Amino acid sequence: MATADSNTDLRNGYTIMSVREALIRQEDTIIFSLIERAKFPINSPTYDKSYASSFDSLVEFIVKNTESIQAKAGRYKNPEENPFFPEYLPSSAAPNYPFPQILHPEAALININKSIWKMYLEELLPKFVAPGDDGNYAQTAACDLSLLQAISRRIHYGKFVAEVKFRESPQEYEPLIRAQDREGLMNLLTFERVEEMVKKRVEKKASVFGQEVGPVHDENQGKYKVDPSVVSLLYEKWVIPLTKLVQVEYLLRRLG
Ligand SMILES: C=C(O[C@@H]1C=C(C(=O)O)C=C[C@H]1O)C(=O)O
Repeated sequence: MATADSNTDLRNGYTIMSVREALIRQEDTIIFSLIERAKFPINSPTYDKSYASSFDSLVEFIVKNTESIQAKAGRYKNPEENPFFPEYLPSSAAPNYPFPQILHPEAALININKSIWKMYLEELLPKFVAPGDDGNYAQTAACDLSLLQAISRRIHYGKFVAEVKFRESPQEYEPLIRAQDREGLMNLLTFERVEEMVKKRVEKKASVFGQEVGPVHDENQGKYKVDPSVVSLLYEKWVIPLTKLVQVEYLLRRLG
């Protein structure tokens, strides 16, 4: 039988099933964004602070300014969105939309985009883009931003996952939160079987979405726009662990 709390979750559109479905749909966005970024080579001047004197680096310039425009248009009114440079944002000039507010206010503010930014530039990019320079730095930075936003949304979705898990079994979570027991919380919110399915599915999606398609025969069979094993590695090494880190950080603040 549904409890009052799970009815509330249903009304607001967040249940463990619905958050897992949202994570599955977000895989598509991440994989398409990886494919789009892989269209360009590394294009290192995009990230070089000495490339142009008028801004820090081209990628920072594009990200800060695009976020600023999107903030004004209301993007960050949605609690699922988290900016990379919150310190530079103007307030929204758009009318309010009644987004469901299910997150605990103390915990809703978690933002680990600085770590995501560093991981993306230092570890992930070199693993899936070709070496080289074709001069398309602004287009490259725009692709970086779309991909960074998709990865960030997925990782910060951990707040919603944590909230629905907490509401489903507060009696299990509360003692661990009171004891501020990170390890205990991490064990309780981990479902290894789900993680294995996620890793297998993203590898398969990357091989379906990113395969080269010939007009008649599949002469290019086995050639992919982004190596499917890199997508699985991205999830295993960063996306899943960082989503779980957000969940733990959220829960630690859940009773505050
Ligand atoms: C997101 C969840 O929490 C954890 C993190 C997962 C992930 O990031 O894909 C998967 C399973 C859990 O270990 C979940 O339970 O669905």
